[in-house]
Amino acid sequence: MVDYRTVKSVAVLEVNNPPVNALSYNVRQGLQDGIERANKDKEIKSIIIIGKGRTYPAGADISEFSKPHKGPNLIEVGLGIESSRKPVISAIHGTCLGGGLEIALFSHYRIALESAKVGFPEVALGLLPGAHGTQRLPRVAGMAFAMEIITSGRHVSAREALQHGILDKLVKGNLLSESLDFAASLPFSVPHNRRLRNVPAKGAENADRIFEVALNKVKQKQNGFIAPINCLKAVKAALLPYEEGAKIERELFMELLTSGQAKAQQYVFFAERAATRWYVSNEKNQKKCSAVPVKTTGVIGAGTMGSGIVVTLLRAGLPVILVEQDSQNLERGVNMIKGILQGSVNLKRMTSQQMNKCLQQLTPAQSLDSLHNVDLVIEAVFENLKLKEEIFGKLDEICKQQTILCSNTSTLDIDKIARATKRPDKVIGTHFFAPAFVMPLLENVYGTKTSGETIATVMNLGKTIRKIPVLVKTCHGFVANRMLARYQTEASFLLEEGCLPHEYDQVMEEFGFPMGAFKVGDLSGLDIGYRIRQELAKANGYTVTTDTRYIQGERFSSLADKLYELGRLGRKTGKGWYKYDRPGAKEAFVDPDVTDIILKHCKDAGIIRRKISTQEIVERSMYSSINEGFRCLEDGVASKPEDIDVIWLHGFGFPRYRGGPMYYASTIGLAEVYDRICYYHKTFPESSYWVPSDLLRKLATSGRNIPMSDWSTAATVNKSRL
Ligand SMILES: CC/C=C\CC(=O)SCCNC(=O)CCNC(=O)[C@H](O)C(C)(C)COP(=O)(O)OP(=O)(O)OC[C@H]1O[C@@H](n2cnc3c(N)ncnc32)[C@H](O)[C@@H]1OP(=O)(O)O
Repeated sequence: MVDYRTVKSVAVLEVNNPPVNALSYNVRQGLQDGIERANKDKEIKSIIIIGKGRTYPAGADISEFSKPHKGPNLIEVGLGIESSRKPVISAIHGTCLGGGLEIALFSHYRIALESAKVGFPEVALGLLPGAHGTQRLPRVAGMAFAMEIITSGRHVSAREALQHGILDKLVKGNLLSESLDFAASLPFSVPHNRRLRNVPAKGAENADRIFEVALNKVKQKQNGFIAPINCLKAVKAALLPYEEGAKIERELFMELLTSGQAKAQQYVFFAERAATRWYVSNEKNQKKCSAVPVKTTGVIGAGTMGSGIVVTLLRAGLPVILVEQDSQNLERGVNMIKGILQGSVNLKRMTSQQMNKCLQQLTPAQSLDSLHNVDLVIEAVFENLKLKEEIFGKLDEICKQQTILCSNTSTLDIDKIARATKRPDKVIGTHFFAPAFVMPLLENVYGTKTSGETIATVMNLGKTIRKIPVLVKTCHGFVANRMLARYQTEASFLLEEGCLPHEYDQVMEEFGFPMGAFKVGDLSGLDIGYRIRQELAKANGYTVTTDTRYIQGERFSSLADKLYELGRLGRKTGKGWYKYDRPGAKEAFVDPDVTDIILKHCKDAGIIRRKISTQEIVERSMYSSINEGFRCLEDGVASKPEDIDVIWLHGFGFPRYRGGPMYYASTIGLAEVYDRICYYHKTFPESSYWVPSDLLRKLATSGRNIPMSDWSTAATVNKSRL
């Protein structure tokens, strides 16, 4: 894991632990042994630590955090490096992160390729840099920079790291030979100030103010997370004598390590990577199927969704033909695209040149015929099956044989859309989340006949356009909206039973969602839900009015429709579940008119309102969704719980520190979740979604704590084997 070799009077310790040279037990042991050996060897004058392959160590081995500790810890290894009598140089390329950067900061010198990046991403894992990183970074880069880097976890370019004193030298070309030359230029002994423990933290004079500013920022941007706060406290402790600061860092680190948040965030790290791996059958899976290249694209529909998708494709360097029949709508769409890109320029996320390059790749058009030669088309028109079938039928005629046809439908059956073509193997759902140029999730939806090649292509496209692609099977609403429907329905029933919109939203925001369901409703527009309900009614042969209380025997709340009919469409009309200063304003205010509407609605329906506890709000919102999540696993619509969690994290802003709804259920305990679902089923028999999922029942009553990795297989085995 660490290869030891000598080049003249230099010992080279090369870390060899692919893919990212994580600091696993064997690596730590190898580094410790290598430093000792080099110090004992009279011929050796200096030591270089370098990574083999793509990177310098990118941090501790995250998979070891949940296992019993083995071998020297990172601090012991680091202290061994620092106390080495012979100069130690870290030679950095790739991503020098977390424990990797700590090893570099224990080293006496740091030299890097210009393309390298450094950073402390521990905060994303619910941790802090616990091998003295919080004590050492402020000593080279100052309190303010250290606080910013450690709480944001951002990767810093080598050039910026050099400016802040984290690196001593940037080099081009061959890193090892440059490092050997650098080593040859050093004195034989280690100067006092090259051991960072001997150097005071920079910026001590303003530390209190820097801390307060950073704390306020963290509370605003990372509300609910414990790690960033402990990160700040640990950095502040760097003002104390080294040993005292390190002791405080240890205490704060241990507090995080054993917290539920860190475990959840580490689960998310692996879940996000697992979600990009897909398996449908022995023939259709990631290992066997290859993507076809996508060099040209088309988008149909220049509304908000279509325009957002266009921006996403353009930003990834893909040329796009945007088709919209109506010239005014087309012009509006193109202006929206320009506006979004200009916004990115204003926020310094891209340069004007990059924006112009994107716009050069955009071809507005009014006819589907212009799509005859593109590799992939994404349809993003109004959610209407007939319309989509018509478009796909035409595309099938117009587009070249190899073109992949994608629909951005959020609910409709992909098989039905595919049947409108003679190429069902090339039809797939690519469900973006609004706003499409911001939300990271891409829910890819395969139909019965979708080929493995088509799946591989859109999963690959997801990565190309910097989204997190998750694959699910077609059904009404797929995974995201099928589960969300439960969540939203329960929210509307809770309003009827006793909550007000702001009371509900406050509870769910305290749970960790960035916005409660009613604020989200106002943001998306109440007309969207209204139209979906009307379409569903039409498709299923019933009618919905503001007096409807039951649909086909199921409880229904018409409150949202009442607001719609009053012209309260949300933010865009300045009135929805809340009121706003003006149409389009963001700040929501409680509206007594809405309270009156709700109270009248309840009175007319003979509903006696009651006080609803926080626990009930959270349970009914989350457990109804979780029950549906287990049904998705049971039906094979979702292939693993991680996929569901990633969908909620990146599609709906589920709090990362709770892992996702399925992980959250595992932390509560499936037996407890199942019991409560049974209770709500008994209490609300007129909502059939409270019938407990068979899979959940099996798992919860098995008498064993079945790990999440076995939940999907449990869906197909009988209870006696659980
Ligand atoms: C006392 C405590 C001391 C220290 C604390 C720490 O050091 S915590 C760890 C800090 N480091 C990180 O958080 C880095 C995590 N990794 C990344 O951000 C990315 O992997 C990286 C290095 C930027 C590379 O990204 P890329 O997109 O190229 O690869 P990918 O993320 O798909 O990773 C490839 C496979 O490597 C696995 N992996 C990555 N980092 C680690 C790690 N630190 N520990 C264990 N495993 C790691 C990752 O899961 C991928 O595996 P695969 O099986 O292929 O999905």
